[in-house]
Amino acid sequence: MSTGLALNRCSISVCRTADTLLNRPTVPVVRNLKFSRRLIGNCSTVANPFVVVADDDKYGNKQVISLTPRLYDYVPTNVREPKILKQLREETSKLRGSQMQASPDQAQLLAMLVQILGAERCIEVGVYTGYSSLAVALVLPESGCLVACDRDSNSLEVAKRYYDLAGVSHKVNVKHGIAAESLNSMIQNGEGSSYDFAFVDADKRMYQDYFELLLQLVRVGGVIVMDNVLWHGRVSDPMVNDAKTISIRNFNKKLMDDKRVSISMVSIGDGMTICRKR
Ligand SMILES: C[S@@+](CC[C@H](N)C(=O)[O-])C[C@H]1O[C@@H](n2cnc3c(N)ncnc32)[C@H](O)[C@@H]1O
Repeated sequence: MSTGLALNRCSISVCRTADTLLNRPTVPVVRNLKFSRRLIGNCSTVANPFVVVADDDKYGNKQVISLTPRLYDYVPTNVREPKILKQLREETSKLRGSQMQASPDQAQLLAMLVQILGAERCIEVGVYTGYSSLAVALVLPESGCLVACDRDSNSLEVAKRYYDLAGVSHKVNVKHGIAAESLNSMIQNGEGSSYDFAFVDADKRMYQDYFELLLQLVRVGGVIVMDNVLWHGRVSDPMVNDAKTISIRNFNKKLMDDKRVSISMVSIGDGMTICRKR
């Protein structure tokens, strides 16, 4: 799958054993970490399969946590997931595309950012059945509003049912259609610089476009969170060059020099970058 496969044999074997026992596909996180190369030929490190060591000498012997399936299963046990979100997650798990929904720890981080910001006006690009948008709507004040954009009407029906069940429908403005068109029309309507928070979790080939549009809609000091910035580890693998990977890789690279925002890439879920408009 990636060059990471060749880098970290010790960790891989540990991972595979756990995955085999749990009867599920191998989790790619460990295999894709550049930080893993020091493990080659040092199988004593298998004694602690949760830790990998920086490959690049610039980082010294910096140790970072790698998420094995067991450790990953531990994370959600430390998330305070509201009952209604759990119900939605479990219902969605039976649907096609369920792997797309945000994880409980990611949704909790989004809700926390909204609360820290004191956000009232939010946007989500890529709603699916509504897990992350509901997490945000639940913490918005009664006067708050979330514009929820998605092109898939079937998924949106599930989302709307859950907004109703959770009693937050009055805070959510669902926009069914191509997200870039919805965002453009919001700009045309004079809504520029009026939003506090945005979350992007849709078409990966459109990341730069979504970012440019949202940068117009979000106020100075507002936050844009971009999901899937690690793209299952593919971004760090020079052998992977499909359109989505290239788009995210280019987006990440360009963001490094983008003086319009301050940034923080967080390796939660499939990677999220938090961008604060300057
Ligand atoms: C990864 S899922 C979103 C998951 C959601 N944030 C959650 O936590 O459940 C991506 C969604 O983006 C939507 N999408 C993809 N491309 C789109 C586009 N160009 N315009 C609008 N929606 C789009 C898909 O229909 C899909 O529901």
